Amino acid sequence: TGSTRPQRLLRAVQKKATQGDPQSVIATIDDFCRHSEWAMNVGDEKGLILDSIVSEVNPSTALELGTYCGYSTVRIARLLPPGGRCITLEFNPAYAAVARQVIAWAGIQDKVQLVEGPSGDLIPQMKELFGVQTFDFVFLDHWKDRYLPDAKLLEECGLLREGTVLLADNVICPGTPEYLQYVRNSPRYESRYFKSHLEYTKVEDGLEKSVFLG
Ligand SMILES: CCCNc1ncnc2c1ncn2[C@@H]1O[C@H](/C=C/CNC(=O)c2cc(-c3ccc(F)cc3)cc(O)c2O)[C@H](C)[C@H]1O
Ligand SMILES: [Mg+2]
Repeated sequence: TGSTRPQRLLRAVQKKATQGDPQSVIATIDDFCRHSEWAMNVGDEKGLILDSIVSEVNPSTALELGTYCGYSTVRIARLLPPGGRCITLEFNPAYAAVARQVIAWAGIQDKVQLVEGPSGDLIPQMKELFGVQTFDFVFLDHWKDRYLPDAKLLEECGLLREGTVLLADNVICPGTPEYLQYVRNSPRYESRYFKSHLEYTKVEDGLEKSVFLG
């Protein structure tokens, strides 16, 4: 029973990154993925776009769908204002366990609530479980065929407000055609594509920023 890639990524963080320094955790993961083992983190190029949009929104309450190893959780949480928090959902316990340790190593665990379970079950419980009124920012990076149903579920649960920003990874590669068609054609969203590349490669990918209009 060998180690998994997420476990090897965590070992690299604990070996090479400075504890309590989110930037060094991010840099260590990017170096690991570029030079040792590719992993499906949003990465450094798309990560800069993520950073700029998170900084612009300056969210008090952010939601992330699909924690995986916690790379984008660290990117988002390190930019939150005082009192801001990021709720991140991960249904695979092994990935959640790795992500908790990555987030702790970065020293930003007080800004993060990692919840284990499927988004479809957890989103309807956000208000009662976490006292969430509405989200200011949502990062979609889980199974690509779940972006659309979960965006609709967030609407139905009253968790979006006028101005909430949805940011979706991988709208080109692997692609999320139904989600894209919806946010680009719905009168309830103002949508814009940020062209970039698939993490650590030259393959085209991009992020779609969609503002909920209420
Ligand atoms: C019903 C469950 C839904 N609810 C859920 N609720 C909670 N957690 C959920 C849910 N659905 C999934 N998750 C978790 O989120 C993570 C899943 C992440 C998925 N990401 C990709 O598939 C991807 C692929 C490539 C890629 C590109 C090119 C290639 F050649 C290969 C790969 C690149 C990328 O940037 C990518 O993000 C994690 C693994 C998984 O346990
Ligand atoms: Mg992704």
